[in-house]
Amino acid sequence: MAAARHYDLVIVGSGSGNSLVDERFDEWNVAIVERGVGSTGAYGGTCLNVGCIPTKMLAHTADTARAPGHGERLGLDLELRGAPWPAIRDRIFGRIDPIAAAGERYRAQENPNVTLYRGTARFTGERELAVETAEGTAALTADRVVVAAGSRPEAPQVPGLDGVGYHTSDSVMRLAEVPRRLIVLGTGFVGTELAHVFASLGSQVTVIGRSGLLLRHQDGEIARHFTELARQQWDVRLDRTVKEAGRRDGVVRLELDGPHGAETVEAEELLVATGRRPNADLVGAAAGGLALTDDGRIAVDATQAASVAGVWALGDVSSPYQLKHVANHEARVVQHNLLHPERPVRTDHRFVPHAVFSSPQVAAVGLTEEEARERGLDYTAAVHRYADIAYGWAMEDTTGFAKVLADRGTGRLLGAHILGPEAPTLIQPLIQALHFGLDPRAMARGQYWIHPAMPEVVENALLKLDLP
Ligand SMILES: Cc1cc2nc3c(=O)[nH]c(=O)nc-3n(C[C@H](O)[C@H](O)[C@H](O)COP(=O)(O)OP(=O)(O)OC[C@H]3O[C@@H](n4cnc5c(N)ncnc54)[C@H](O)[C@@H]3O)c2cc1C
Ligand SMILES: NC(=O)c1ccc[n+]([C@@H]2O[C@H](COP(=O)([O-])OP(=O)(O)OC[C@H]3O[C@@H](n4cnc5c(N)ncnc54)[C@H](O)[C@@H]3O)[C@@H](O)[C@H]2O)c1
Repeated sequence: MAAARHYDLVIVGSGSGNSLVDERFDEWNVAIVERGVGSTGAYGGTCLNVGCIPTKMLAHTADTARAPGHGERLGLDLELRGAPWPAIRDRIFGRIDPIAAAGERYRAQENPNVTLYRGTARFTGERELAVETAEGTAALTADRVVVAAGSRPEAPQVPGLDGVGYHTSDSVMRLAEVPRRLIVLGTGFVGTELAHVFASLGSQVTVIGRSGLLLRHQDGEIARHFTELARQQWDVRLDRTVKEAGRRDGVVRLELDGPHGAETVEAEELLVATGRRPNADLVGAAAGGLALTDDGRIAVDATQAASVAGVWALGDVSSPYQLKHVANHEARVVQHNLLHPERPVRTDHRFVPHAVFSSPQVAAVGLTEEEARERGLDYTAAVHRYADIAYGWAMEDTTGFAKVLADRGTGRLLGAHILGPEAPTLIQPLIQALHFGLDPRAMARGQYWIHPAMPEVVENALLKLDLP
């Protein structure tokens, strides 16, 4: 290995880590290390290449493919005449791949103060790294290191699983064709979003879960309604344990055990969506002297500083949230703290919202009713259905609702949960209310709500809160 090259700053990971370096770092000597994500080894991290962006481009396509099914209740006679997968896939990656390539080119060729290493970085000591590249191993030392190494899909230990050629979110969106049948193992964000995508574009989808509910970490009322609606679209098998996996004659078989005893499910393809593991191990965090949390993340304080001076971590490698808006927020905190170490700022994780772009859509912020109860809070909850607002009549929606929770003592909102069309958009005023401490009564009555628009479902839920 050649002598170590020294940098002012080394960044491991080009997802949210890529956004750190702007013109304020022009005088810094910076290295960015990226090993590549997905089957193309792309630059730019998970969200752009194999995460948020392609899944949402697919989810919107899937929503549109399902529109004819909704037409009947509006008196329309619609038909989906085709969903040519190669064209859909290539439209999406035809847009994403050039963005990733341009991002890489920009860092590699247009930033004179930045050196891009394409390879896997591993700590060899405090602020010391070895990078395995195609050209050999490079040794780097730095005054400061930012670990923004993300997470990767993790599959369960099931006999035979490794031999079946299963997919994860890293590969399934680039399949050559939509499989006739698809098994989705896992009932969280990835499983429910991609079940919606493939079911809407022509696959017969079987979803398998360990527990009794899909999206079981959501508010109980949301998870129960979502599960009921999912059963109308997919073959949903819950409370199941996968005993064994195999592939014969091009067909994947999973042997399950569940409430009805042993059963076998079959499909041409299997998507494993059972969670993501932080890449702290891959980056050799322990060799770098970095303390880890019990669940394997790099431990950081409220300023995103890790346990070794001069090392910061952000995003999925250190965050319990595994969400892009959280990674981006943490990146802005790290960026400030690199530039202004004398007056560090802290990350705000008080009200982290999330949304699931499945069928139906789900969005939430703050406490679930179960969490409010567990904390012994004196709370009040109110639900308003889309069916009971004018725009809900326009859509003939029969299943969507907004639920809000507030503390009776303080009058403050505790949480909000929406299931139904445009839930990720409708939740935004409630995120704002939580962040800025808006009184729900003032929020409901102190402003205009456009009539007859969908946010009236939020207005009416707020008005129903039983507050003094
Ligand atoms: C299918 C899917 C859909 C998603 N949808 C959403 C969504 O709708 N909304 C949302 O908020 N979040 C979503 N997420 C989560 C979101 O993508 C992540 O939270 C976010 O991308 C994390 O950003 P990051 O910068 O921490 O990590 P990443 O973007 O993963 O970046 C880490 C980078 O580090 C590189 N790397 C790792 N180890 C090393 C190493 N040792 N050496 C060199 N390079 C290394 C990786 O190759 C990667 O490019 C989704 C995730 C998935 C999988
Ligand atoms: N819209 C979004 O914001 C979005 C979309 C996709 C992913 N993400 C992020 O990516 C993360 C990873 O997504 P994910 O769906 O892989 O994880 P997840 O944690 O949401 O869901 C994993 C599911 O797999 C199940 N599971 C775990 N081990 C299992 C086993 N051995 N057998 C059967 N089931 C098992 C879990 O019970 C859970 O239902 C999410 O936590 C989320 O933060 C976000």
